Amino acid sequence: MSAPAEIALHGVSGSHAPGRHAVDEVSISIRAGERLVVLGPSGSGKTTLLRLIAGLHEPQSGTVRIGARDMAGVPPHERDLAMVFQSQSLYPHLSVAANLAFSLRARRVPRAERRDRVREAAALLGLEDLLERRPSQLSGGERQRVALGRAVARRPGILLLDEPFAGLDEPLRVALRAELLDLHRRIGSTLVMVTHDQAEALAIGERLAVLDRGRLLQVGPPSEVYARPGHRLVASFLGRPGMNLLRCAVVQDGDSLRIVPDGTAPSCPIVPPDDRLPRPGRYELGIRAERVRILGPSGGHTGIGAGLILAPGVARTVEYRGESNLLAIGIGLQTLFVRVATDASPGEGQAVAAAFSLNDVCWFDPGSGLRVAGGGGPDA
Ligand SMILES: Nc1ncnc2c1ncn2[C@@H]1O[C@H](COP(=O)(O)OP(=O)(O)OP(=O)(O)O)[C@@H](O)[C@H]1O
Repeated sequence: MSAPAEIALHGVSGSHAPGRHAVDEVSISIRAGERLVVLGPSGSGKTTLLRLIAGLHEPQSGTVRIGARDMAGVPPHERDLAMVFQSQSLYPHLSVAANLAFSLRARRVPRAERRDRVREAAALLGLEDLLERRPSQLSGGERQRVALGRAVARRPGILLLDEPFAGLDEPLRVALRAELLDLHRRIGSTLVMVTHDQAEALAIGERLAVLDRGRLLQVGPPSEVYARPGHRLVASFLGRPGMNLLRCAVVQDGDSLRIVPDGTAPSCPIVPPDDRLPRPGRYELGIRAERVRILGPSGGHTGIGAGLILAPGVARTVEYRGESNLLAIGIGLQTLFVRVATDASPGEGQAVAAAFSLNDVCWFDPGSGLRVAGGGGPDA
């Protein structure tokens, strides 16, 4: 196995058509042996980013470095990486063993070493009993394993995976996700993976990189990106449902501040300085659905502590989700999604009060979309 390599992108832009960057000034350092998952809406530039790293696409500007080497002008086959594409097809006329050996043969790896590497990749991916079969005699999951095995047989320092489990059903994806983690532990390559599947991203990524329209909005450990999104687009993209974003005002009231979601009564006064609060002004208040409590019919909630925001509203819809109910609470003209236990759920049309702690709130600037406070304080 080659040693895992560090990947460093500095101000990298890539275009498919003049006047529009599919990847726009992206800078990121991926540590040797790290698992980085790239997430973002469709068309945000995820595949283009992988292709720029692989050398299948030349950057318009910026530099791609692998290890100590600048990759400008270095063709893909000299980059010590292997890429597994979305729904990758195998060579249908070749056996699994020949598919695993194909790129080694093309690289003129000697026959004895080829045999060793195929055996090793087959063992890593549990393909030993399938080596003589043709792709048409494999299940979808087995085919994906062969595609991964083919990449692993190359013993690359870097593995680039673009939706490697696309098109497979949920139980199989979950099983392959665990296998991929195990495989990574054993081979140690730097792994960069693109996926649409958030559960997969949260489970596999040591860090997530979130793209939107070619721009890199945030990079960080999954728990941090989830709890402290740096941008409103990250907040609403990540999570099912995405983070609630309520338009609101923070207003001065004597010596204290009050939070007033549009269309509701002001919250309890909060005495500054409190670094959980931004300065008076207009904001989008971000709160996760599972961080909101329902207090029953609105009104009369005395004794609620400072730092708790209370928003009276009406349960518009109640969606049964198996492990919980998802309520859509109408707050003025806005909607707040709230996750509640099925046995503690109000019915549709019932007046309720939604309560949440200032500790769980992120504040976004409505103009720039950036998080300016909350979620543990402003970004450094
Ligand atoms: N070969 C191409 N020619 C022209 N435009 C392209 C080409 N490939 C991609 N694009 C455009 O570049 C942008 C980024 O595409 P890319 O495939 O990198 O996005 P993505 O995030 O991987 O999308 P998806 O999740 O849908 O696969 C999109 O606007 C896409 O339409």
